[in-house]
Order: sequence, then C-alpha cells, then structure tokens
Amino acid sequence: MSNIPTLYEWAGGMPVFEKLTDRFYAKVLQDELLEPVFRHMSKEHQLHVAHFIAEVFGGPAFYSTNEGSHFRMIQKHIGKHLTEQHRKQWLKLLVETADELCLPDDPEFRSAFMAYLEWGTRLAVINSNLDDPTINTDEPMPKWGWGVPGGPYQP
Ligand code: HEM
Repeated sequence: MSNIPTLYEWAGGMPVFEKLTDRFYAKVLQDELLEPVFRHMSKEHQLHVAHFIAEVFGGPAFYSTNEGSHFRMIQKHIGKHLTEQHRKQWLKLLVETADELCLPDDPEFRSAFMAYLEWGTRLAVINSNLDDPTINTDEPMPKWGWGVPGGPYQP
C-alpha cells in the first residue's frame, strides 16, 4: 500500500472516536464496578478521552493543544487507586462498544488498537497507585502506529 492511513483515519476519524467514548461512558455509568470510579467525572471527560485517543492514533492535536497534555492525563489518574478488576472491566466495555459501533475489525487494526489499550490501561493502574509520583511534565503524547503488520488488512 503506497499511502498507509493512520489508525485514526482507518477508524473513521473524529466522529467515530467521539461516538465511541460517548456510548462507552454511558455504559460505564451503568456498571456496578465502574460507576463509583467515574461518578464525579467532569462534563468534558468523554470528549477529552476521545480527543486524547484520537491524537495518539494520528489524529489532530486537540487534546495536547487545548485540553491537556500527556502529563495532565497521567495526573488525572493519580490517587484513584484503580485495580486490575477496574482495568479489565473498562477494557471489556470499551471493546464491546467498539464492536457495537462497527469500528474496523480487520486483524491489523484491532491488534494495534488493543496494543495501545493494553499499554494505556496498565499504565493508568500503575499511576493511580503511586503515592509520590515523579512525572516528567514534558512527557510527550504517545504516538501509536500499525506495529508489525505495518498497515491495514489487504485482501
Ligand atoms: C488507554 C487508557 C486510558 C486513557 C487514554 C485515559 C484517558 C484519560 C484522560 C484523557 C483523562 C483526563 C480527562 C480530562 O482531561 O478531563 C482521564 C481521566 C480519568 N481516567 Fe482515564 N484513561 C485510560 C484508562 C483509564 C482506566 C482503565 C480507568 C479506570 C478504570 C480510568 C479512570 C479515569 C478517571 C477516574 C479519570 C478522572 C475523571 C474525572 O474525575 O474527571 N482511566 N483518563
């Protein structure tokens, strides 16, 4: 493939990420385990997470230029004392939502999508349990690519 799309483009662009987090956090608030964790989230939370993930996958820099930074995102998890059970449930509901919204399901896209989510959710749990976090305030936004497959599925 001469012009390899970004993961953001392949997923369908910003409306897809915004729909994904919109529906996902609606589920989260109905979930017995996760509702207490997110009960006090800000009104902008779901939009910020959509923008954050979109940027990681090669989309526009809405989060890092207007809404936060990687440092700020890490900060938001500190002190939340997340557990592996929280993480597993968060991931399960997000993937369920991705399926419901028919995000691309080619092996290449889903392997990159899951790789980032595994990495990001595990870091969120670690950071949420640090008593005295020393975070680099200039921590760059992660940039996720296609990994070993190198691009989307080609029949
Ligand atoms: C790839 C994984 C994750 C990403 C990209 C992510 C992203 C974010 C972002 C961008 C914010 C800040 C939102 C804002 O600026 O308003 C945030 C806050 C937060 N995240 Fe995550 N997160 C991830 C995983 C998790 C997990 C697994 C949990 C818990 C199960 C979690 C719980 C929270 C909570 C409680 C907040 C603070 C909400 C508030 O009170 O406003 N996050 N996350």
